Amino acid sequence: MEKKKIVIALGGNALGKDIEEQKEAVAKTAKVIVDLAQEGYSLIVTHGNGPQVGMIQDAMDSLRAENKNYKKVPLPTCVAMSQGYIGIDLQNAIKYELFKREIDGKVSTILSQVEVDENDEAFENPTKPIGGFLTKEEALELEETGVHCMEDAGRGYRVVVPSPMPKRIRELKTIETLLEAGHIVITCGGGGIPVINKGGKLTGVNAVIDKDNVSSLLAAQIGADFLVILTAVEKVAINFGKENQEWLSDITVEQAEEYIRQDQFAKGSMLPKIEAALRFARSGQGRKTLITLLDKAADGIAGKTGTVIHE
Ligand SMILES: Nc1ncnc2c1ncn2[C@@H]1O[C@H](COP(=O)(O)OP(=O)(O)O)[C@@H](O)[C@H]1O
Ligand SMILES: NC(=O)OP(=O)(O)O
Repeated sequence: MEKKKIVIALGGNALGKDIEEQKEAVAKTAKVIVDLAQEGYSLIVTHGNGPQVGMIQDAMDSLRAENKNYKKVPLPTCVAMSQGYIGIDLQNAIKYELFKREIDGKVSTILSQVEVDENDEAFENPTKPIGGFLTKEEALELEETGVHCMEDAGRGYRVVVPSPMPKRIRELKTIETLLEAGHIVITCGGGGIPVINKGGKLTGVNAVIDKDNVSSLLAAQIGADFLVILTAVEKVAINFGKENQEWLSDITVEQAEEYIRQDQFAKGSMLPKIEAALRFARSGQGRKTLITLLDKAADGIAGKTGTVIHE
C-alpha cells in the first residue's frame, strides 16, 4: 500500500530565535519528524524564515555600511541563504535521530525556487514581517529611509516586505523523485526563493513568500493526504485572547470562511494559515489541514488535539 503523504510546515518555534537556539530546537523537531516517519508516513518538511532572513539581510547591510566594496545582497539571495543554513541544521538533526534509532533513513534538503506573478498586487503592498521586533520609534525611523514597517499581531513592529502568492514550485519533480526513493525531503524553506520567469530565465525578486501558502501549494501538487502546520498554539481560537475565547477542534471550510468574515484570525499570523488550509481543502477530496504545536503533532494526526480544517 502507498504510504500516506504529509507536508509538515514548521513555524518559528520549531527553529528557535538564533543560530544557537536553532541547534537545540531542531534536535527536538527531528524527534517529532522521525516519530512520524516511524509511523509509516512519507514526509515533506517546509519551514519559515521570517526572523532569519531579516537577520541575514541586516548582517549583509551592516557589512556593506562598513565596506563600500561589498555589493547589496538581494533579498531572494538572503532567502536562498536561509534555506541553506536552516535546511542543513534540520537535515543533520534528522539524520542523527535516525542514526540513534538505528534506522537506515535518507534525508535531503532541496533548495527551491518558486515562481510568482510579477504583477502580483503584493509588490505594491508589503505585508510579510521579517527580522526581529522593533519599537514604534525604531520603526518610524526606518520608515523615513524607505523601509516599510508594520505592527505584527500585537507583538511589536517589524520590517515588512512583499509576499506574493506562490504559483509554481520549480523543483517539484525532484521532490517527487526523492519522496518515491524514500527520502524525508526538506524543501520550500522560507516559502521558496521567489522568482519570476522571463522566457525561461528565472530571476529573483524582492519578496518573501509565506511558507504556509507554499506548503499548501506543495501539498496540493504532491497529492498529500494531510497538511500539518506546526506553530505556537495547540489550537486555533475564535475571540482569541479575549475573555470569551473558544478553542476550535474541527472546522469546515464554510465555518472557516465565516470566521474570516468576522475577522477572527490575525493578519500576518493565523489568517495565512487558515487561508492556506482552505486552498488545500479545495484542491481535492478529503484533504485536511491540522494546526497545532510541534509537541502535539502525532496526537493531532491521531485526531486527539489541534484544529482540523476540512471540506
Ligand atoms: N484566532 C487565533 N487563534 C490562535 N492563534 C492566533 C489567532 N490569531 C492570531 N493568533 C496568533 O498566531 C500565532 C501563530 O502565527 P505565527 O507566530 O506567525 O506563526 P509561525 O509559527 O508560523 O511563526 C499564534 O502564536 C497566536 O499568537
Ligand atoms: N517565509 C515565511 O513564511 O516565514 P515565517 O513563517 O517565519 O514568517
